[in-house]
Amino acid sequence: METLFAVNSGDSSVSVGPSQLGGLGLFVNKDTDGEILRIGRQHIYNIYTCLELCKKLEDQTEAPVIRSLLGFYCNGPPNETRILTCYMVGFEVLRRLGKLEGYQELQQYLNILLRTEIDNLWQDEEPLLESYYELEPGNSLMNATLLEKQSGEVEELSKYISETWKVTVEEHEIHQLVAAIRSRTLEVPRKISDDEFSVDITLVPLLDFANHDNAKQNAYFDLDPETDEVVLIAKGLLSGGSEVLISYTPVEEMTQMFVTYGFYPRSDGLKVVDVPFWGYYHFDRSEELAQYVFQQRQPTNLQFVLEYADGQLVDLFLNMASNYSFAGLIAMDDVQSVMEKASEEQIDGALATLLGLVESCFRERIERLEKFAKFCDDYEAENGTKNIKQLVQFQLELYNKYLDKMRQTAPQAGTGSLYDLVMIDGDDWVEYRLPPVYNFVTRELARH
Ligand SMILES: C[S@@+](CC[C@H](N)C(=O)[O-])C[C@H]1O[C@@H](n2cnc3c(N)ncnc32)[C@H](O)[C@@H]1O
Repeated sequence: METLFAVNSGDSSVSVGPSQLGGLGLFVNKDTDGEILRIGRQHIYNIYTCLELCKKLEDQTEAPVIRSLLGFYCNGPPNETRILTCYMVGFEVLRRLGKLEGYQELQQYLNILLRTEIDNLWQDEEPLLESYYELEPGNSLMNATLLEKQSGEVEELSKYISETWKVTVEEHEIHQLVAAIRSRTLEVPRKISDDEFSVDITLVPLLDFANHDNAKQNAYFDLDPETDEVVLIAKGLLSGGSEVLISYTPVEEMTQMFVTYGFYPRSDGLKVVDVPFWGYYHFDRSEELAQYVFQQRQPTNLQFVLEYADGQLVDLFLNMASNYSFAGLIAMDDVQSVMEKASEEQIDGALATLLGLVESCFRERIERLEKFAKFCDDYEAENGTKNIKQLVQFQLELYNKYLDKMRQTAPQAGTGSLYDLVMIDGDDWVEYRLPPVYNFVTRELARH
């Protein structure tokens, strides 16, 4: 642990300890105002510092570890997180080959990565994820995890390592590294010129013990362009013993948060979730309408804004700003002319129809998900904790909340009640909007 704290070149004192949010967190030991931590470039890991470290290591192995692994694992489109993962797996191989003597700090950091617990889907077995996929095929974020698992690349990587260097890095250890790196990386600014910055996907030891809470955020990180150090700064006075809380992302997309970090944030405030709809809910004319949505390049997902208070989902809205996927319910002409010609009554009518369709869709999904939740319980009883249950519980909560709100507001065309549930534009809620996620990745998934 001492090596871990030595990365801080500032004079403040911090500690790492159990957090009420679960797992470990970062705490200030004394009242702190302003700077909390200052971490130099030589202690952080991004693709540039890893390359420098790699050169220093002077690996004389017949098949140089990092270079060979980069060729094997990173031969697709460039992806910073993947390259970083490859470096870390490579450093672990070098450690197991006894070539990391004298690199205590890196060794300790690898231990942290290998021990971090992340309750996301990387830890769940494929058959369980596949069963979920059968129920809810359109969740592209969840499907991306399944696709990665199904690709067998981690198995191949583990095999390649043992055949090439005769050391073992087991599949579950590589999964662990992948998940830990994704959950711990930060986007750290890098100065390119006097007024230009880029961001690097970076692991910042010690600072990466800071947990996320958008409502109680009391600190933020930045780059000191003069010294190239990453600094963690308190937003106000933090009293001794308090936990440092940062924001991993200003707008929390719930599925993304779960897939990347293994938890659903429940702090007070607004959050967002994308729900697959067009092409994933089958009703009369659904194929024709889904085709229309696809041709008109409209989102196949519906985006909801969620309001949380005291850890509970208390309200929700369907955010239809710039989403004209419902235009096909008015006419099958191109979206722009439909929207130009449509009367207010027609638009309201189509939105009311959409709300009704979503209601039936959610009813159907609740029934299926409740059965799946029971299946997960039985599976869990035999095989240990399964994180996908978090996803199922969240979806049940979301769908049930929607049905409650439909009951309460009874939205009808021609009355204001419609807009108690649907947002179109010009409202604060609408700011909580992310680019819609398109789900076509699903089409490539193998079904078993
Ligand atoms: C950058 S690490 C923070 C340190 C981590 N808690 C640990 O024990 O090493 C990110 C991980 O912390 C956890 N975490 C962060 N904020 C959280 C929150 N608000 N609620 C629950 N877990 C949180 C999640 O497991 C996430 O993947």
